Amino acid sequence: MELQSSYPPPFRRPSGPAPAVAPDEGSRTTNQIQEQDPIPVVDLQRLDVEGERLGEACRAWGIFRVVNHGVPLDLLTRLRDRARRLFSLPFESKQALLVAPLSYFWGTPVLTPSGSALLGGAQGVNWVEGLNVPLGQLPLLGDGGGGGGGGDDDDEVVTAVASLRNLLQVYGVHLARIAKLLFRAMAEDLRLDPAHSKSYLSESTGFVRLYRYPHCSKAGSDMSGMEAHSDSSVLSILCQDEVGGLELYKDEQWVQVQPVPDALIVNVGDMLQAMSDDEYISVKHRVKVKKPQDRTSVCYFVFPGQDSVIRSSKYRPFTYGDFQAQVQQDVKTLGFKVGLPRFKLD
Ligand SMILES: O=C(O)CCC(=O)C(=O)O
Ligand SMILES: [Fe+2]
Repeated sequence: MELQSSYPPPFRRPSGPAPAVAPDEGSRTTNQIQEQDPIPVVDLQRLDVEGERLGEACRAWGIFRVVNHGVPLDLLTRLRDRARRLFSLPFESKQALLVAPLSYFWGTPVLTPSGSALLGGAQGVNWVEGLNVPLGQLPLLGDGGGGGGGGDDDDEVVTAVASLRNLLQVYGVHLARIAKLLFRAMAEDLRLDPAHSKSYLSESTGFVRLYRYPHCSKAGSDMSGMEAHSDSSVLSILCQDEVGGLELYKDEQWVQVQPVPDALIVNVGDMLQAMSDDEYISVKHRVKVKKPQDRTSVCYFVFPGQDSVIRSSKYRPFTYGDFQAQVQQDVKTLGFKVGLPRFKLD
């Protein structure tokens, strides 16, 4: 398969020889990475005694690594491999076949509720393509995949979707379990009223985004794979490959999040920041494309229940639906998300 034909047209390399790829790029060892990286680590099997550590990580960083999470390493590896395989299929087949309940997008991660890409105008094209998968709708993806079949490439898309669906079914159950465990410990740390907080995390809202960040062949390039943003979720949980590129903003500088093979990255989203009365930080982060390889990541997002009203002393009461509608309107009219400040009390 000629990889170039799998990229959205603006991401394709002008014809000519492929640039040389340094063989050891992105292959530092886990130990070296862990020594260099200041991101807090939370052990999921010790949450009962690490609750305080978890709270500290959410207050000071808004992001942490989770280890001993119980997701087999092999599942993480296979999931990224399948995502890679799907993205390497021809662009036109992906566009034609990755249809509802899936949505295929590129150039922006912002989608309308119906799944079409929402390009705001003020921001340029993000060097990314993705697939949005609502986990609750996985059973609708029969063995026929996300669309009808035609030629060989189409059959390959259908097969790739079916095998992804099977992995995502298992992965989704693991991630819902992890989100629930973490949220329970966070709600305790924040002393949230259980009568309110029980609807603050609804597993049925979970969805997964698969991303490919195509490498950029221009030497010394520094493309924006994803603009700086905070997530609108309660929690987001990321599984990334070994290429790297995720950065978070802390103390007025960008900090690189090094890839660690068997750890997941969790970040606090806007909903949790509001629930916590701004004690926890919905961390600003972005993705940079600097390496000569494509990067693949799989991100899980989970939200409050549809009718759950978030109550806090800093914001007027709102539902996630209110928040999402405001974000969509701001992206359309201003070109960017304003987010929580829209709901802040004076
Ligand atoms: O791909 C990544 O590392 C991050 C993705 C992300 O920040 C998002 O989808 O909100
Ligand atoms: Fe994000």
